Amino acid sequence: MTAPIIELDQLTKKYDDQYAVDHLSLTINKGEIFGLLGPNGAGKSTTILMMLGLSEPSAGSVKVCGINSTSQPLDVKQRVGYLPDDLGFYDHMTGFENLLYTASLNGIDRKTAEERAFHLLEKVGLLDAANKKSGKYSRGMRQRLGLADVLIKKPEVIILDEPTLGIDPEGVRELLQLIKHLNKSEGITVLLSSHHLHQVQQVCDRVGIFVKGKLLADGNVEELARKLFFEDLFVIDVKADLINQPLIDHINEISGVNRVEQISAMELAIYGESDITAEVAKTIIHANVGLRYIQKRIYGLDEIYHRYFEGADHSAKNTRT
Ligand SMILES: Nc1ncnc2c1ncn2[C@@H]1O[C@H](COP(=O)(O)OP(=O)(O)OP(=O)(O)O)[C@@H](O)[C@H]1O
Repeated sequence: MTAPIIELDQLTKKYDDQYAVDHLSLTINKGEIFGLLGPNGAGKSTTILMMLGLSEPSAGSVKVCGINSTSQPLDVKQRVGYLPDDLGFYDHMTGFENLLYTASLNGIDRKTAEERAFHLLEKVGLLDAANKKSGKYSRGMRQRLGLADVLIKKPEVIILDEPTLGIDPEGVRELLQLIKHLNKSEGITVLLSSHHLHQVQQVCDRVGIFVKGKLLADGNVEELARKLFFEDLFVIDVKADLINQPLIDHINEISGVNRVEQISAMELAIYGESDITAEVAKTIIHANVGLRYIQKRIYGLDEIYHRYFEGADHSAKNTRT
């Protein structure tokens, strides 16, 4: 059963006559890792601030854990952990002390705070650095400490704004694995804002593509590909010994094939609305033509993202839902 945990209904933020967030409706379910993906200025941070009750909507509503963020921001704050892109720590204090300080701000008693801080430092791989001053932590270590920091109050939802910014590839991999692990082991819902396509693709169950304050599409990567590339969802690349017109005609007759493009004397690209790989292979073999290579092209988030951003308005109009 899916239960909504973040609910945006026609959420809008207008600065002067410009929409930062434009009538945004979106539901994120409990236990999901949702990626809010968009370029600079798309409205991701403004949306997050409204979810946290730190910015007042011009219109529409936002609920987190069933609570209206605008009218009850403190209740939302208790249940939501927010990691901004650059969380400040007290550099003269150790990682452990910083966590205890956050715990005290959240009204957690000292004994519980110490237990949780140790447990979390272990979880994020910082136990060895627990007594090191946070000012001496690397960027990756600070982000891991940031995760421990948002988790100390046992939130139901964590919101991470560009969590991997400035971290080296190995650190990114570790941080993303950690987020995925926390999501699975603790059942925490994660909202991750990013413009790193590949990273989002690795961890998110669902992604929303956000441009100029509007959500252009949401879904898992396969669903997004289907919405965007519905005419030619499947592309099969073929290399064969003898490509002639009769063979192309045969391939064109296969149900599900939209068109066949001859790339060179031995190469074809076949566009279809269903997975026609097996039928194409059979047809070539039946025609007694040597099949050298056949491969289905998979659309990744990269293609999806660029296709949206190359012509956002055009793509939005052509999107089939
Ligand atoms: N306080 C403000 N006053 C006026 N305009 C603002 C304010 N905050 C944000 N904006 C505008 O709202 C739009 C959305 O900004 P926002 O910071 O939400 O985007 P973003 O997707 O988070 O971008 P980034 O990835 O760069 O953080 C931008 O055009 C920005 O200039």
